[in-house]
Amino acid sequence: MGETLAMDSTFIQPIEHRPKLEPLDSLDEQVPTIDLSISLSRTTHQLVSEIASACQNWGFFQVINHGVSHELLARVEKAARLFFDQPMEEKRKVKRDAANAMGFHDGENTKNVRDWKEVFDFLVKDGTLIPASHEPNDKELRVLCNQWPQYPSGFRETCEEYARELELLAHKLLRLISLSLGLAGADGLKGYFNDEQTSLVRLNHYPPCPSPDLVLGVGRHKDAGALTILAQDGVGGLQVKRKSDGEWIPVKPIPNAYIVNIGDVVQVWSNDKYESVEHRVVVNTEKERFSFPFFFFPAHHMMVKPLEELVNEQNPPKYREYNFGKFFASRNRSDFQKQKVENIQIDHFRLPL
Ligand SMILES: O=C(O)CCC(=O)C(=O)O
Ligand SMILES: [Fe+2]
Repeated sequence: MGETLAMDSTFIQPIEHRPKLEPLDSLDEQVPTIDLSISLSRTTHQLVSEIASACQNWGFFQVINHGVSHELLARVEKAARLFFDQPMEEKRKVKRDAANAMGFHDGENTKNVRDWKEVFDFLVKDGTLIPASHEPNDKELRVLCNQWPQYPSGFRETCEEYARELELLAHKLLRLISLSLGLAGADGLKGYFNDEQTSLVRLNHYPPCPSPDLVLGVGRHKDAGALTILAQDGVGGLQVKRKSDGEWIPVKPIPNAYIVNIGDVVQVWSNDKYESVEHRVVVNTEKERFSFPFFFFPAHHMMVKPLEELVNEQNPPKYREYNFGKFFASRNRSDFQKQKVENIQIDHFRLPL
């Protein structure tokens, strides 16, 4: 295996956030699995109602028969394995820095504790614009560009093909979620994800860890975008905070399924009908793990607020509007340097009752 992380105190979680590493109880409740195929015996109406209950009860679900090629996913996994298996010196050639947030990175913090992982990020639309800083009055934009490694060969083509396929699945899910919210037009939200969308794909590599009881692969967090669509390998480690009691529930690997979760943008659009749910990743001493999230993010200039169609006198808006690009920029800032404050949350925009 290539050179990876070395344990030190920056990875250590505060006691209250350390994982319990009990064996997985096979009778444990699971996030729902939804079959996206439509047939004579299974109508769109039935599918939409399954989506509605999964979004309300869990904020997470798995999908099968989603239309993404299994062969393509296998190619992405192989490319990721070969890339991360290289010496650090090679990976650093496409290292992310303050000027370019895309590429390889192994120093990400979630809530000020370092994650036990290495990542490779790329944009769905290369050359995406984002605000240069999180400062509200700074109107400057900067261009984010992808950087691609020389090795393994075909890495870039595989990644680009994957992004295109996942974008199609994201639109399919966005339509289903729109219908499940009772929006009049299934395509009403499509315009937020135009050619200026800030969506990105991340390749996550979680190396085996000598102290999985003290660290997390990704600390507890909520995803900032509209939806996240994640492929995980067979190792397992993702845990979701169950809404009913706050218990951490492992998401069982299902070969070729995708895990879908509601992000902060859909929580705000739906005026809290659907919530963005906390999740985290535990690691283990034996096996490295790979996962590939597709983060479906609006264009930087889009303003996010509860949808007009979903608010009325009985259900007044719970949030004031915010700019997606500035939210994104504030979140990303905390990845580069340890912040003394917790990073930005949609609660900052919550209106008093
Ligand atoms: O690796 C996983 O299972 C989840 C990763 C995750 O939550 C994230 O990157 O936002
Ligand atoms: Fe996440």
